[in-house]
Amino acid sequence: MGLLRSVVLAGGGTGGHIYPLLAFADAVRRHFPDVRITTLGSPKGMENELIPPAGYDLRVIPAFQLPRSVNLNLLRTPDRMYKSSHAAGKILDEVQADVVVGFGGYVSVPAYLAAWRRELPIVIHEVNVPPGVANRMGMKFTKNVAVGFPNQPQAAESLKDARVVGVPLRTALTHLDRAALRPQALYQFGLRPDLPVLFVSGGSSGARTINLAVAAAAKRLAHAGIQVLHVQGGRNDPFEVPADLPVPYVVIPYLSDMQLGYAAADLMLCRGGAITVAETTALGVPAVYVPYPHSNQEQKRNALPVVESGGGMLVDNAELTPEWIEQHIIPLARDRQRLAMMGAAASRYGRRDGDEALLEFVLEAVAKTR
Ligand SMILES: CC(=O)N[C@H]1[C@@H](OP(=O)(O)OP(=O)(O)OC[C@H]2O[C@@H](n3ccc(=O)[nH]c3=O)[C@H](O)[C@@H]2O)O[C@H](CO)[C@@H](O)[C@@H]1O
Repeated sequence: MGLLRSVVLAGGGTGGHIYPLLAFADAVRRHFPDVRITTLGSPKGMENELIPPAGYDLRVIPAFQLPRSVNLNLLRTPDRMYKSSHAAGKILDEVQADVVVGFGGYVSVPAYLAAWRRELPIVIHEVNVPPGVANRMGMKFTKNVAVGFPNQPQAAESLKDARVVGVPLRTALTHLDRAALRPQALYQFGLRPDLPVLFVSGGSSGARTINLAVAAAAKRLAHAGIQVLHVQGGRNDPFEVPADLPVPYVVIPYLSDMQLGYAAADLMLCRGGAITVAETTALGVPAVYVPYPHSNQEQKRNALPVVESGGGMLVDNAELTPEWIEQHIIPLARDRQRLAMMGAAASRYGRRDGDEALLEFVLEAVAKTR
């Protein structure tokens, strides 16, 4: 492809920024195997655990903290921001970048700034409402903004002209046939094929409230014949589960092969992180969403359209108790017909082609600047 020789992808912090970046990198590699792909990350983010094993070049640039609001004066202060954007710029020059694609997270800001100084095209991919601080800063430098969900352009003024492309998802997920993989997934986790499986995940960092509430409901779930596959989350404290349960309750610290979890699941209990919502809906997994309460209603906004279209349920963090689980999750997990209807509704909302649609948008942005 003549237009594109080298792309730089910036994004970091939690899985929510990194997995879409990786899925997009895979799409670039699939279509343009000769294009150089470089990723920019921060020293302590999960990118250090997730990007190198995926086989991509990760360059780490000095970290700095952004304020919670967008403040352009920050970009003029010649201290840590200057150091970070100088480091980003050196990498852009070294790899002769044609375009910078940013997925959010603090590390994106110096990349946007360095690209703007070099008059390189910048593309921003945003999945949240309101958009994250880093991407809002990036929007000062480019109009090439893509979003993950159809409700975003109406929900935020800064996204009103954005292109809806969906969320790039890992190919292990976009190619997933849940029913076909289910026997292998159940076998691998030591789960029984004759009982429903509740798949619990609090997002890439885990969710303490969810972990403790489900663990406290372990006996009630087991006695109702519901198996639990519980992913603790990368940066969360361990919790206790009774040892003598009559049906399996499997705890996993972190699941790299999420396709196995989704294949095993009859029902999911999760936070409302944007990528999680993109995945449950793309795969038609019925879910009970427990939005993270301290993120500006962002996660509630992610889950609400799915719930309104019949693809899931919503419960406040403070209401998720063992009693609530007994009253609402146990009957739902045993109701195959209702689960099937919810799963079908979820998949009508979801899409699997976000990686391809974002690539098309990036190619248009590059072509426009030539
Ligand atoms: C508390 C917080 O601020 N969370 C934000 C963060 O969530 P977080 O980083 O948790 O991101 P998401 O819930 O959107 O996505 C989690 C990703 O991690 C993967 N995964 C998770 C657990 C596991 O064991 N293995 C695994 O691979 C999931 O498959 C998914 O791809 O980024 C999202 C996207 O910007 C935001 O919408 C969330 O509000």
